[in-house]
Amino acid sequence: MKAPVFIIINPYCHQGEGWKRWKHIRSHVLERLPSAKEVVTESTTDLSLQLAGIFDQNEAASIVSAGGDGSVHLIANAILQLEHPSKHALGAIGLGSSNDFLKPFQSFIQKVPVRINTNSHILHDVGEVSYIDKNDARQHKYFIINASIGVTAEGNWNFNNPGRILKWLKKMNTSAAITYTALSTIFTYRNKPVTLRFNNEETTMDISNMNILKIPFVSGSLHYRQNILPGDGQFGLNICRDMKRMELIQTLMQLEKGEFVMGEKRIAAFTQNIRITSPVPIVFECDGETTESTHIEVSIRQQAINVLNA
Ligand SMILES: Nc1ncnc2c1ncn2[C@@H]1O[C@H](COP(=O)(O)OP(=O)(O)OP(=O)(O)O)[C@@H](O)[C@H]1O
Repeated sequence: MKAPVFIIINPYCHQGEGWKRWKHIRSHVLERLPSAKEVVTESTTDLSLQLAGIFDQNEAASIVSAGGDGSVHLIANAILQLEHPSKHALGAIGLGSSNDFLKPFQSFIQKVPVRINTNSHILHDVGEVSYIDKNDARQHKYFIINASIGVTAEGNWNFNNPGRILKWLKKMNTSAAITYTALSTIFTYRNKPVTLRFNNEETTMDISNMNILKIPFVSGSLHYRQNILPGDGQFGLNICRDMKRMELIQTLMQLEKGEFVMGEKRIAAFTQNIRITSPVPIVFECDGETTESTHIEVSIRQQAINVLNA
């Protein structure tokens, strides 16, 4: 018997536009997945409860996230914490603002990118992160898209923890809010002195930005042309160090076109593990979700999760 399909809808993604988007494509999605059950979640706590119920009652299931990258991240983490994650499969309907998980987009329903082919899946790597939180407790989580420290991580942190102006802008106009966040982050950003260990070398450097990639698309508009495959057992690592503000702006503008030319201040590599230590807490971002830590270890878990094809 085919595994049951559950569509988990985050109505609040894309600054509250998620529900409207879902209603617009709902009948077309259900034409492709006629037996799917819809589950609308009200909060992240509700999401955990609903997923726990699904896993309790179904030995195997296809769980389709209808939301943005944050929704994919939470569902992937719930699957990966199970004893037998490979019995389940993760799909996605890109209702969010950036939908980097689905890039490069392959299939659409009414212009919304999707991966909902329940007859075909691939095994996808994830990053396993172990870090010390602000209460000195060790925490674990996974990312499936990418992780970062530096200016892109702080941009995400600022976006997720808005002040008065940004809160208002987020309600009025998402793209203006993103541009405001990017500019205010770049103009206040200071390079972070951190010690990195990867590929058997340890170096202390002032980090302007560092992206650890499983999918080479970052924060919606930036991308790398690094050849990273979903199940190849490695991360793409891209570091910008010691950059002055203008150099950083230039680099980010080039990344909008997918250009990242290596040089003294730009390092690109492949790795399976990376350790980051910092004398003060730094913002660390996983799939767009941010946290602060002084000690972060990241390692690859090759082909750890089934992902539906487009
Ligand atoms: N299934 C869910 N139900 C309710 N709330 C959720 C759910 N999944 C995530 N959330 C909360 O909603 C926030 C936004 O969700 P999400 O990241 O999916 O959308 P987005 O920010 O519009 O998209 P993107 O990350 O692609 O830009 C998350 O940070 C999380 O706190």
